[in-house]
Amino acid sequence: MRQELLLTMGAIIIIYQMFMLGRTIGSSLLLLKQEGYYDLGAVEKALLLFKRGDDDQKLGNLRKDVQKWNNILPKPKGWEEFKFGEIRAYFGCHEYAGDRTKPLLTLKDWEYLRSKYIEIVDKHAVFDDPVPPTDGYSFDENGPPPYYASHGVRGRGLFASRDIKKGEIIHDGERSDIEFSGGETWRKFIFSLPRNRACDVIDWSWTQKKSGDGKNRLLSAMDISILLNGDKDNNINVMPMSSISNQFYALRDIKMGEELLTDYDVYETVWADVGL
Ligand SMILES: C[S@@+](CC[C@H](N)C(=O)[O-])C[C@H]1O[C@@H](n2cnc3c(N)ncnc32)[C@H](O)[C@@H]1O
Repeated sequence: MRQELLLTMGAIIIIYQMFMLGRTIGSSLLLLKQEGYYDLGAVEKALLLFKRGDDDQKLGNLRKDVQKWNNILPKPKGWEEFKFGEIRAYFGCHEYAGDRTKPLLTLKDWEYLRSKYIEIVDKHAVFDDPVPPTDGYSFDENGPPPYYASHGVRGRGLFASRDIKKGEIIHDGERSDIEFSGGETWRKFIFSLPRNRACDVIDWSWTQKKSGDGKNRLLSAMDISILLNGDKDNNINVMPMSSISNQFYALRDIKMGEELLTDYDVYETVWADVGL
């Protein structure tokens, strides 16, 4: 009788422990999903799941760990008012920008960036282009634009995937650029990202008018088209049709494998116009 009672109690304890473990794993998995488990390896994820409990404080620790492992910096005091230069300095992007060995973004990286854009910037944004961001976007009926992303002397950049004729349109930002309603949303987005991605988007943002007398817009892109490097004079081989256009054409014949280079000064970047 006593033995049966002990067995029953043992079984109840085991079931209870399994229930608690299930809850812990469930809530931790949910939190990992919310926080973006992005860069975490399987071992880190497993460690996070099993080292933590399920009360608020422990979940708070889990959140900190995920942010640390994801390299998401804590928001500094007064971040809501930070200007462009202050944000760039806070993330230490100068050093990152100078690294010409930065890896190309994987499909998972682009998907993470896009999911954060939907979460923070525009809940109705849809990224359903059949062309993957690692190839660009649907440029025309043949698929992606005539370039691919790779590394060159300027670091990550775009290279002609075939011979291109002078005058050909090679990129249409109307099909791939994304817009931020203003500096406030952009700031929230940047501060939600891991450091490297934050520095990427800081480097990948610009302001531009879309009509002659229009206001300056805050733009970026979330596919390889954003890797177009800038240069000067004779090196420039692609240009926008005008300072208010997002369509780029070839200034001269370009050979397959040549890096595509534009003149960044075509668009006047005025961060103050967009609240930065
Ligand atoms: C739109 S991004 C171009 C893609 C960039 N190379 C990357 O890896 O993310 C603009 C940034 O690229 C870098 N860049 C652009 N043109 C460059 C050049 N000619 N030489 C070195 N870096 C360049 C600068 O850091 C610039 O802020």
